[in-house]
Amino acid sequence: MYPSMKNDLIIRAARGETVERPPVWIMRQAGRYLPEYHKVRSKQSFFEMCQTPETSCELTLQPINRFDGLLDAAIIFSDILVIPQALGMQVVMLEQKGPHFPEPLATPEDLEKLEKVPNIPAKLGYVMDAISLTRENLDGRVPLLGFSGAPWTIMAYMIEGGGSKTFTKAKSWLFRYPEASRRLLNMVTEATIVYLTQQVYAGAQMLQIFDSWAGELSPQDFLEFSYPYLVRICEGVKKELNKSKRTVPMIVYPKGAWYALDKLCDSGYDVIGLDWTMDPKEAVRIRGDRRVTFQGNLDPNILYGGREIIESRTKEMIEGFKGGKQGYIINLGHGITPGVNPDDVRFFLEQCHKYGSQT
Ligand SMILES: Cc1c2[nH]c(c1CCC(=O)O)Cc1[nH]c(c(CCC(=O)O)c1C)Cc1[nH]c(c(CCC(=O)O)c1C)Cc1[nH]c(c(CCC(=O)O)c1C)C2
Repeated sequence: MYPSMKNDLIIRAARGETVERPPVWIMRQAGRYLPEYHKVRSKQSFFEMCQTPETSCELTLQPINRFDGLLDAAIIFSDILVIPQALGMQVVMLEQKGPHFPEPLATPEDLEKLEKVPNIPAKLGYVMDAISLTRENLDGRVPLLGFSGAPWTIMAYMIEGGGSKTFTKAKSWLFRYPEASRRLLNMVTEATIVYLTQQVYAGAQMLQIFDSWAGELSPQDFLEFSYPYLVRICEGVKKELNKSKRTVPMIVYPKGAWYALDKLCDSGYDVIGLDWTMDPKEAVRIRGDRRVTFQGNLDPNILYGGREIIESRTKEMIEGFKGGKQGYIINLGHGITPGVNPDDVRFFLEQCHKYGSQT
């Protein structure tokens, strides 16, 4: 049994209940903009940090402790690329450069090298241990989110071998090898369902699926190569959890897929994460009376603009989401970036509390 919850605002908001103010958390809130992160990072490699439950727990708690009382959720410190690792691929994190796969997938024959049905508890047990330890140490202050990457986004990394500007290799697969692409997407989907379910058994109270590269696809290709797998994950996780009479709210964050918002409102996800290319009022109009909560969507670069614009844009955003007391979770439209001043983050969070309580 874990400590009882002192703040469950985000869970209630995700379920569509009317709340006293919209909850707030920040994608990538534990990370490189925090000096205390760099202190830990200087002693360990990135994946060593992920693989050490005590370190993962410490990093998860850093923003919660620093911004005490201002954040309404914690997200477990890990990375979406642990799934390719579980499928048998090598991934390293290069200093200043980001993730790197020494041997990315080049042709459909390479799928034979992957572990088709990986033993997730054996390969990623350290994530579950980190989640359990963090739930205990959070002491009920805020709910703990688990997460994974969406199949298309994970596939893109496995083929590109790292970040990309054009996604030429990954998209070539979709068009040249649609059958093999579907096989790969299915493999990632099934591993992800097991992984997310295990995270909940370990103590995760909410789940987010990051489709960070959804917007690289055309509307047609998103509907063919991303959406069905997102739906399958939502259904698969909920069905498995239902066997032990559990439910957790699920968030999908399909960055750049504003064109699919109407369809996503019927996808089964409780929450849809929006990036800053979507006007809040337009999103609310498209949703109509469907019971879906929105999350987002301030441009992370506003945090570089000084206090005046941080305040005015935060206020406008909350008003755009109808004042935010129902169907809304405040966040940025993408992850916070390494150069942001943590004091400006505090100021942003204070504005979220101020205008969220007022409107
Ligand atoms: C949820 C999460 C992620 N990564 C990290 C976390 C946990 C920390 C938190 O959110 O508080 C730590 C996390 N992951 C990483 C870091 C920096 C590592 C370092 O110190 O060198 C941290 C703190 C490394 C990483 N890992 C990844 C990148 C992006 C590379 C690219 O542009 O293609 C990078 C830079 C892949 C990745 N990882 C993640 C995504 C989805 C979110 C997003 O779009 O930003 C993606 C695309 C998700």
